[in-house]
Amino acid sequence: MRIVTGGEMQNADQYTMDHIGLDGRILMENAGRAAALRLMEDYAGRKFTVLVGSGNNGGDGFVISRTLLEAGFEVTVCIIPGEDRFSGDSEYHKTILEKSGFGWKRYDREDLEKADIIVDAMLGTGLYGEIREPYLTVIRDVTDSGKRVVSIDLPSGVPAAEETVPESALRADHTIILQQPKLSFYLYPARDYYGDSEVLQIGIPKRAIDEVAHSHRFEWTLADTGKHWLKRSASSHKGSHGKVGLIAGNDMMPGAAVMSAGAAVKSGAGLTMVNTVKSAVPVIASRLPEATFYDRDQSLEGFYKGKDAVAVGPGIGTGSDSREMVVDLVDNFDGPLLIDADGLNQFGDILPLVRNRKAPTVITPHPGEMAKLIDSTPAKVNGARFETAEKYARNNGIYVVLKGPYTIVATPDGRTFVNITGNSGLAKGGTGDALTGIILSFLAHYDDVQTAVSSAVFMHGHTADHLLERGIAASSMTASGIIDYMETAFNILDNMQGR
Ligand SMILES: NC(=O)C1=CN([C@@H]2O[C@H](COP(=O)(O)OP(=O)(O)OC[C@H]3O[C@@H](n4cnc5c(N)ncnc54)[C@H](OP(=O)(O)O)[C@@H]3O)[C@@H](O)[C@H]2O)[C@@H](O)CC1
Ligand SMILES: [K+]
Repeated sequence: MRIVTGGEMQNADQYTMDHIGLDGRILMENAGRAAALRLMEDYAGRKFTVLVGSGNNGGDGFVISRTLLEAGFEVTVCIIPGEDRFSGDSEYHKTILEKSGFGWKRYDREDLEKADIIVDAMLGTGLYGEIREPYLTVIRDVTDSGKRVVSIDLPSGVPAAEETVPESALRADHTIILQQPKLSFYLYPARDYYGDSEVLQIGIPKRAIDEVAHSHRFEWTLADTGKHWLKRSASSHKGSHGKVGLIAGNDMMPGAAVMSAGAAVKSGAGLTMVNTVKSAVPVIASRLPEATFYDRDQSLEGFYKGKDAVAVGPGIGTGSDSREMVVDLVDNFDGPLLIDADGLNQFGDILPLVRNRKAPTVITPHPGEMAKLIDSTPAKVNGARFETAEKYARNNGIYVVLKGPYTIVATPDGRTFVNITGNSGLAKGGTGDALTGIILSFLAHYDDVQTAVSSAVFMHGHTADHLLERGIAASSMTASGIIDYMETAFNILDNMQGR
């Protein structure tokens, strides 16, 4: 599913009207009707106060009010600006409401008290600048009322794009997003303002969105993962499922190798060879008899030769030998290369070499590592996650997996895929190592790198979500637990119908 900015959504509305010929008034009817039907379903028998702003978001509010009133609901329709401020499609639907025999009134604080549910149709994608009066006061009143708030399209005052969220924006309990998810949905703190959310279609043709959305951002869903899922055939042998090489662990951090190699084995790699220090081998081998080992003191070429994909980084330490290995791989390994964790130390210095690679390069930084790469701070990276990942991927011709809630996969050709699985149980040591193992295994399986990486990120989060559903507390979730449970979570994809 495409993710859009407010500007792109407005351009898609305009394209639909100008080039497809579907009238904006019909789109508004569709939007208001879809939202009202959802409200009726969720809040049967409840009383509503609908807060109507001066733009088209307010126009949706007029349609919602009329639809609820026609269905017999008790609704107070409150306009926030003066009556003379309505125009265009919104004025049209205000007139339809009136001619249908229903009234509206100027907003009064007491109107909030009458309601069980407040419907926020004040500000949507047309927001610009700081929140101004009278909206500022109304938002404060709504917050103070403690009533349940359902926002239409966006919680009023929350920007659709990757921008700072004003403190005074409205915190919704539920947001009915119209047509396409907006970018801010995938960013914190904006995400917290949306509450529970869903996307309802309002009839804007896909063609209109594809024509105007130049940002090429998408959600990567279960359906996407399922569609590309590679099922093992009965006649396959270990060689046909990919030979992967993993450079991980040292004498102080054998666990990182256990996690990443364990995840590679469990996610289908045919042969997993771990390049590590001799002293770590017994520890790793005792946990993972399926892996084979390669002594780190031997030539690196002997290790990567013949591998379908190689990953480097988890627990290798930040010494000069680590850096030498990364440089050697970047320069000489001719397959997909994943660089993670300690492998990313001083990665910025070798970018000219990276840009010269013919085979794909994938990096998996968390915001702290990303900040180091671009000489910034984690806060700044998180304040511009999309921009940062996309720019770095494009400028350097690599795949950037920027970890965090809603992990972003940015491709060298300017596309972005947002992961929607996972939970706070993943915010722990070891889970990144597990992700590296899954990506590595998928890189060896799939022809398309983006599909491999996005599907791996999806399955990592999907497995953690299954654990949560099975009653494992997020605080008690471990990387080992996730790896152990992968066989069950993966089985669901193996058995998915209709792929
Ligand atoms: N046909 C369509 O296009 C369809 C559109 N749809 C719906 O329309 C929404 C977009 O509508 P939109 O573009 O009219 O903008 P919208 O969010 O209502 O706000 C504009 C108003 O807000 C005001 N305002 C702005 N910033 C402000 C601030 N900081 N503080 C205070 N006020 C501020 C601004 O005021 P002014 O410029 O006069 O100061 C203006 O009056 C979209 O989210 C979806 O819900 C659907 O129905 C489908 C069909
Ligand atoms: K709104």
